[in-house]
Amino acid sequence: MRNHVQKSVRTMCGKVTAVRGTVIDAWFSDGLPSIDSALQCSLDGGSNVTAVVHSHLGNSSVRAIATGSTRGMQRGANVCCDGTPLRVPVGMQLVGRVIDLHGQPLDGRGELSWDESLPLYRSPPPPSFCRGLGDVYPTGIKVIDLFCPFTHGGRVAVFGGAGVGKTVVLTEFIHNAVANLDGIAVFAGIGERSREGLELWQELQERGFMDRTAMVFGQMKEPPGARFLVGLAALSVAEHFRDVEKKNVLFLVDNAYRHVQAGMEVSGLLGRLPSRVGYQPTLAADIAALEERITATQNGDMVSVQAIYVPADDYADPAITHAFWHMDSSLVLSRDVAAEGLYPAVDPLSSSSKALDPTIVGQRHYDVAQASRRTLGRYEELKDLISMLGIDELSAEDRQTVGRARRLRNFLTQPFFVAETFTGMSGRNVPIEETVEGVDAILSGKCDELDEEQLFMIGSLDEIAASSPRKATTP
Ligand SMILES: Nc1ncnc2c1ncn2[C@@H]1O[C@H](COP(=O)(O)OP(=O)(O)OP(=O)(O)O)[C@@H](O)[C@H]1O
Repeated sequence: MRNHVQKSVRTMCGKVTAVRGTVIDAWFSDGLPSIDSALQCSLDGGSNVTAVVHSHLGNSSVRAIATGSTRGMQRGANVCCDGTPLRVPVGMQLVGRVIDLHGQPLDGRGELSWDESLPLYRSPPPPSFCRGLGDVYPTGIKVIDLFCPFTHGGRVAVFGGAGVGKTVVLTEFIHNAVANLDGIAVFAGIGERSREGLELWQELQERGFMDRTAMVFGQMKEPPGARFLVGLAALSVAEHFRDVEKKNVLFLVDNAYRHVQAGMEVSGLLGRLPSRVGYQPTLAADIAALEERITATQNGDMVSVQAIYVPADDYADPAITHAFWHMDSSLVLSRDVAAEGLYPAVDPLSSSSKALDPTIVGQRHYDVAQASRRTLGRYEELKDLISMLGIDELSAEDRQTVGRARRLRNFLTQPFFVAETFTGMSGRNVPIEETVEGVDAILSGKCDELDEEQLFMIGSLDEIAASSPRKATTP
C-alpha cells in the first residue's frame, strides 16, 4: 500500500540489504523514507545511483527501484535520503536542450544550471481549473484533418503496429506544428531506439526548431525504472512551461506504450503477480497517472500527440484499450493500408475524434467526412465481391462508388516533408479548407474523369488543375 509516512526533509541514512537487478531493499534505523522519495545509493568506486522508494517492508525497510545501473552495488552499501521525491529541473534554460530523467544534458552542450525543479509524481489539475476541447488544431495532413481532427487542449494517439509509420506521422506533425508554434514543444522519448531520437534532434536542429523545443529522453538502453519515469519527468517540464511561464505547450511522446512496458518490467522485478496478458496489476493506474495530467488549464494550452505501439497489431490488447479511453482523437495506422503503399497509412474507418462534430469543425467538413466514410465503407464491403466476380458484375451505382472511393484513397495520400528521402517527393502542407474542398469534389463526381494515379501523392486538387485531365482508367 502506498503510504506517505515521512514528510520531513531530515536526511536519513541506511544500508542496502538486498540487490536484485534494479530492485534495491534498504534498511533505515532512524526513520522511514516516504513512498516515491529518492534514495542515493553508493556504488563501488564512489559513484551513486538514484532509486525511488516503491513500498515499505515493515517499519524499517523500503523496497526501491533504481533509475540507473546497480552494477557495483553491494549489500551493506550506504543509502541516503533527504525525504524529498525525485525531481527534474524545469525552466526556460531547458529550451533548446536535450536532457535525461535527472536533468543531465545529453546534447554535449555543457552543464545546465537551474534554480527550480518539480517532482516527477504530481497530481492532475482540478477539473474546475482545466479547459475543455478548444478549436481545431490544423496538422496540414489531409487524412488527419478530415477524419481525425486534432484540437487545442486535446490528447491525440497515433496507434499502429511495428513499422507502419507512427514515428514518421509524429515527426511530420512536429515539422508542421513547431514551425508555426507560439509556445514550446516538449518531446518525451520513451524506450525507443537512441538512433531515432538522434535523428529527430538533428532534424529539429537543421530546421531551426530547437529554439522552441525541449527534449527529455530515456531510451531503450536505460533500465526500466528510468524508462518508466521519463514520461513523468517530461510532463513536469511541460507543466512548468504551461503553469509558470504561461506558454502554450505541445507535448509529444514517442512511444507511450514503452511507458506501460517499463511499468510491466518494474512490476515483474518487484515480484508482483501479473494481470491480463502479463501486464502489471496497476496498468490502468499507470496509464492514468501520465494521461490525466495532460490537459489545457486556465494557465495555458497543452496539446499532446503520442505515438502508441500496438503489440502484434492487436487492438484488443489491454494496454491499448486502456489508452483509448483517455484519448480525444485516435489515429489508427493500418498494416494493410501501408502494404498498398498508401502513406500515411491511416485507416479512416477505425480512426475517430471527438472534434469531428459539426459544432467544432463546421457542418460542411462534418458532412464531407461522413460521406467519405460511407463511400470508403461501401468500397470495403464490395472488395470481396470484386475479387470473386470482377468489377463488371457490380451495378452502375456500385461501380461509381468504387471509382470514387479509389480516387479518394489516392487523394488522401500525401508526400511528407520528413519522408522526402523515402518518397523522393517534396512535402506538402494542405490547409483544411482545401482538403475538404478536394474531397467534396471527388465525392460529387467532379474528378470522375481524372486518372486515379493523378490523385496519388499530391497536395491539394489545385496541383492537377493546370494539367489537362486524362481519361479515367477505372470505372
Ligand atoms: N508517410 C510515409 N511516406 C513514405 N514512407 C513511409 C511513411 N511512413 C512510413 N514510411 C515507411 O515506413 C517505415 C517505418 O516507419 P516508422 O519508423 O515511422 O514506423 P513505426 O511505426 O514508428 O515503427 P516502430 O514501431 O518500429 O518504431 C519508414 O522507414 C518508411 O520506409
